[in-house]
Parts: sequence; structure tokens; C-alpha cells
Amino acid sequence: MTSNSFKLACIQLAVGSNKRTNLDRAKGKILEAAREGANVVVLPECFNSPYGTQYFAEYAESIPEGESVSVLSQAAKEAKVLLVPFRNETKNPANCTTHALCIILKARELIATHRKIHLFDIDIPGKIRFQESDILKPGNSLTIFDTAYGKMSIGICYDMRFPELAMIAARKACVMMIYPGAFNMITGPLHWELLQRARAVDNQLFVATCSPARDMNATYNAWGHSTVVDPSGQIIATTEHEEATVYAEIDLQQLQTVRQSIPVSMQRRFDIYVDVAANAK
Ligand SMILES: NC(=O)CCC(=O)C(=O)O
Repeated sequence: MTSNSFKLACIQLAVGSNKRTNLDRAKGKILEAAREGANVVVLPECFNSPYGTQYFAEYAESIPEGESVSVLSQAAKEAKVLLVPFRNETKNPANCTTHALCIILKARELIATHRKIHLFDIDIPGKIRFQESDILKPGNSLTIFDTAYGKMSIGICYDMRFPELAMIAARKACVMMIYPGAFNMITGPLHWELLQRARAVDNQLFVATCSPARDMNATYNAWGHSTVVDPSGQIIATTEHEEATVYAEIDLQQLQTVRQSIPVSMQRRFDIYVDVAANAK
């Protein structure tokens, strides 16, 4: 049986270069969120290392044997929360087999993994160039997992720009999309909030994002602004760029209310847009 509400915590963690310090800090914040009544806790993209292609291989671990899974599964068990952390995975960094990976932990059990499908390769001349594909390999499948609160789905950061993931999640009855992410000072103000509200309103589900806190001494300056959006596209919890935990009470009844009042999911004309992919260039 699924519960009708839960408390979500998105930990906008201050991340530094020492992995052990990051893990201890994350664990402390997870336990704090549990004391505040959180049932589901999300960590940012790269919670255990600075964000940047130069760091990925060094900080990557194999799954599930690595240090980070070990520390966090213990934290999930102690805190009795469903935990969604993001990190990098490797079997062999020398051969560039690193993936950007999100794992979902219930107590000590790994209940799902998601590998970032769309790698962050962009070039805005004079502003920002980033090539995750220099070091990462993309994942090749969608991730939907069952929770006590209904099905949820995952995208990692740049994945949020691709509306198809949230659209499929909604059609498969997910209640929430979770995007651990780390937008930056260029694309953050442009698109971070817009994308999550768009994903939410188009698909009438909850959307949660979780960024690292901003560090102006780092090589990549995260935008921050971890946020939770409801199925009508309204922001129900957010923050600025400093370290903070964003809490939101998720009332799942709202899904029904919004979906019944504006019943777009019943009104779609798949007879007209039968196969978007078939016409894609
Ligand atoms: N880590 C990422 O995928 C960053 C994505 C981003 O900043 C964007 O604008 O998209």
C-alpha cells in the first residue's frame, strides 16, 4: 500500500576536494534530515567530489563495493530514509568506462541505479564549454523504481533538458521526477527553474532538483537553487546558493486534483503525433 504524503529533503551540500570529508558531511546532513522527519532524501550531482571532468576518474568507485555506497547505505539504514545519491562509477578509468551514476538506497539495499543518459557537452562561445563525453560514457536506459509513495524516476542534471524522460515517467504513473544536478552560473539563471517547472507542468508530476552549494574557489561554480515543484508547476520549496537543506511536504492527492482539473493526459492526440522518434532527424 502506498502512503498519501511524505516529506522530501534535498541536501544542497557544500562539497570540497576531500572525499572522506564529503561523505561524513553528507551522512551528518542525512541524519539531520531524518530528525526533521524526512522520508526521502536526495543528494546533489557529485556529492563526494568537485564537479569537473578532471576529477571524475579519480573519485569514481565501482558499484556496489566502493566506499561511498558503504557509508551511504549505512546512513540510509540509520536514518530509515530512501536515499538518492549521485556519484561516478568506474570499472576501469584507464579505459574510460566511467559513468555518471545515481543510486537509490533503501536501508542497506541498492534498489535501483540510473546512469546519466545525456552527457553534458555544450559550447556557448566565450562563456562555457564542457565535454563530459571526454571521460564519461552515457547510460542507455530509463530508471523507474517503486517506493512506499508510488513510482519515481530519475534524470541527472543535463537529462532534465530532454522532456521525453519525464513524459515517459508520467505515462508510466510516476509521481515524481528527481534530478540531482549541478547547473552553472551561465545556464543556471537561464534555464534551471524554467526546465523543472516545464517538466512538472507538462507532465503533471512533482519535480525535485538537488545541486551542490556554490563554491567560488572551485573550477566549476554550481548555480545552487535546489528546488521542489508541484504538479501544477508551482515552486513549493527552494533556496539560494549556500549550503542548505530544502524540505517539502509532498501531498500526493495533488496529483489527482491537478490531473482531473486539467486532464491533458486524457486529451493527448497520439493519433496525430504517433511517433515523434520516427520523424526525428
Ligand atoms: N552537470 C550537468 O549536466 C550540467 C548541465 C547544465 O549546466 C545545463 O545547462 O544543462
